[in-house]
Amino acid sequence: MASSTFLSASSLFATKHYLLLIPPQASAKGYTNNNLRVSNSPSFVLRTKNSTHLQGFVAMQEKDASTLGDDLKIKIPHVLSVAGSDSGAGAGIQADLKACAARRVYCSTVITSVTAQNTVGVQGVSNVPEDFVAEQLKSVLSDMQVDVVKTGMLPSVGIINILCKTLREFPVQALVVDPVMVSTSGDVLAGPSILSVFREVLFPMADIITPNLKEASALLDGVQLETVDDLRCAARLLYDMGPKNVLVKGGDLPDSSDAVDIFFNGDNFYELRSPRVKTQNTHGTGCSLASCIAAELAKGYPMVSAVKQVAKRFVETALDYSKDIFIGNGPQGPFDHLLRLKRHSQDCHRLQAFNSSDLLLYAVTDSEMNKKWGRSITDAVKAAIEGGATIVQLREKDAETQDFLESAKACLKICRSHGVPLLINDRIDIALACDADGVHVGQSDMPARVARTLLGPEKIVGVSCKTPEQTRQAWVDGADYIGCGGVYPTNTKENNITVGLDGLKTVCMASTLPVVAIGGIGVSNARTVMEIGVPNLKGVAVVSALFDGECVLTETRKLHAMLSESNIDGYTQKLII
Ligand SMILES: Nc1ncnc2c1ncn2[C@@H]1O[C@H](COP(=O)(O)OP(=O)(O)O)[C@@H](O)[C@H]1O
Ligand SMILES: Cc1ncc(COP(=O)(O)O)c(N)n1
Ligand SMILES: [Mg+2]
Repeated sequence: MASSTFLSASSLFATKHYLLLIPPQASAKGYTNNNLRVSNSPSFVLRTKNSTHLQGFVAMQEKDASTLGDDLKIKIPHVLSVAGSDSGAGAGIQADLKACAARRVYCSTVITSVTAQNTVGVQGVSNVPEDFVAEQLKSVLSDMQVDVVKTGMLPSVGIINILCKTLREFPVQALVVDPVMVSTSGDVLAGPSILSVFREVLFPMADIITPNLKEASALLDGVQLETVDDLRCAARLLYDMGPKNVLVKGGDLPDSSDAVDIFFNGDNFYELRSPRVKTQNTHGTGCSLASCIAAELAKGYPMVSAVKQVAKRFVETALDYSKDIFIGNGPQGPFDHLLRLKRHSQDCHRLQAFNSSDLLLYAVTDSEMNKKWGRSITDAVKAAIEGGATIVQLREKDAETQDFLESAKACLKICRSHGVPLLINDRIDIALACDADGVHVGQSDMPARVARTLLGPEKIVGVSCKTPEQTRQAWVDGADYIGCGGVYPTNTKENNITVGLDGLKTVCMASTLPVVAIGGIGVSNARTVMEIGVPNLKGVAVVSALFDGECVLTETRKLHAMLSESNIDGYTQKLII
């Protein structure tokens, strides 16, 4: 087999340097070639030692593994979906394949049942014989390095028992169980006979179960679930059945303008709330959400981050993106996982992965301050997050590239484990190389438009703006948010023009994007800033108030308490303890 490769966006970027193809494990092993360094991100990022900006990136599609030494073979994150086929391809195996593809994870399939299904409902169901499900399971699991198994429609007790037995024989890193019972159209996909084997055999093996309202109710002997408090009680009761985590999905919660899910990990409840998208195209949301969780777990991300940071947002974004597409004449249309059907050109629509409530307490690190107080950047980030920072930006103006990359990777691990996004100031190359959540650029840095092109649609791009014109340009360029300041004078930026509260208000009013205020803000004035009365001012970005002191944790907690008291509305994902 010949190895085949392709250059991604080569026409745009491959102008100055030759591009080198090296698998990610090479960089994990510190591989270097001449003066090129390679990242371990899914794209293959190359930058030259002497330049400050990315020159190009490449992606390797296939590689003839037999030509590589064992240490250089590429291990692709792999989800096995054990589920039913939906002929309409909105839900089931077909949804799982598309969701995993969208999350760039390999997905193999074991089909448990074949349904004749469309946007009207389920017209027929033919279960696959149990021993043939067993044969499929063995084929895949005995050969293919599966990381995570995700289950959907498991239509019989026999099939569930076979699955559990096979998983004991071929253990995997995680098991995601979507206990599918009834389709959105109300048709039964697995009858009540499976309830006890779900509860007693499968759930205790699961890392997470993701029942919807009806399924949670059936599993709890028909208890009525009508409010968010009911979801919370249900999550606890289901947790007691043995899974490590529970996500009760409230997509069908009556009278709710938000789509609210409750996540419980045994210690904390998380209320995951997003605006309810007005659309009929919701067929397959549950399957896709569970697949997306499985995909992120297969990549190695922690559960809370997979659920809150990625899966919930992915479904919300895909629903919003496909709210007007028209496939089929029935009431339950499928949505478009790959966000392509409505796309007219590469740039006209993009994935909105950004949640503006993350701007509430925006911690910006400063290498000088960390040096002054004798703490590492990772200690600073950890303390800020524990104190309540909702987003972190690494602003390391003087750091050596290699040191910065190593710190960024370490900080990213901390941020991911807490579900807090990590942005990099200015250095697009570092953001790409460590797969950070995005970048923040100033007016004289890499233009936001170029940053967006390099980072792709899923990453966050923020831009510093002082004027309405700059905010309009940021929006045109595809930014997600605006940082406006300095609101007050500050030591961290010399010769920076202060815009004051009036300037901040003017920028907010001109901006269609959410805004975070920056510059000289701390406990003494944060409330005054937040109370200027503009709805798109979503938070404050702080350097000195958090990091220019003995205890980052205490300072962050103080500011967090103050901001939580101010009445900030909008999209919130609250941690309820
Ligand atoms: N109209 C909607 N707008 C936004 N999110 C939604 C909408 N409908 C469902 N969701 C979300 O999609 C996911 C699947 O939820 P749900 O529909 O309850 O499960 P299922 O598809 O298994 O019935 C949940 O995260 C839920 O909050
Ligand atoms: C084969 C199969 N598996 C799962 C579902 C549930 O999906 P939804 O709740 O969106 O109808 C389905 N309808 N069909
Ligand atoms: Mg649904």
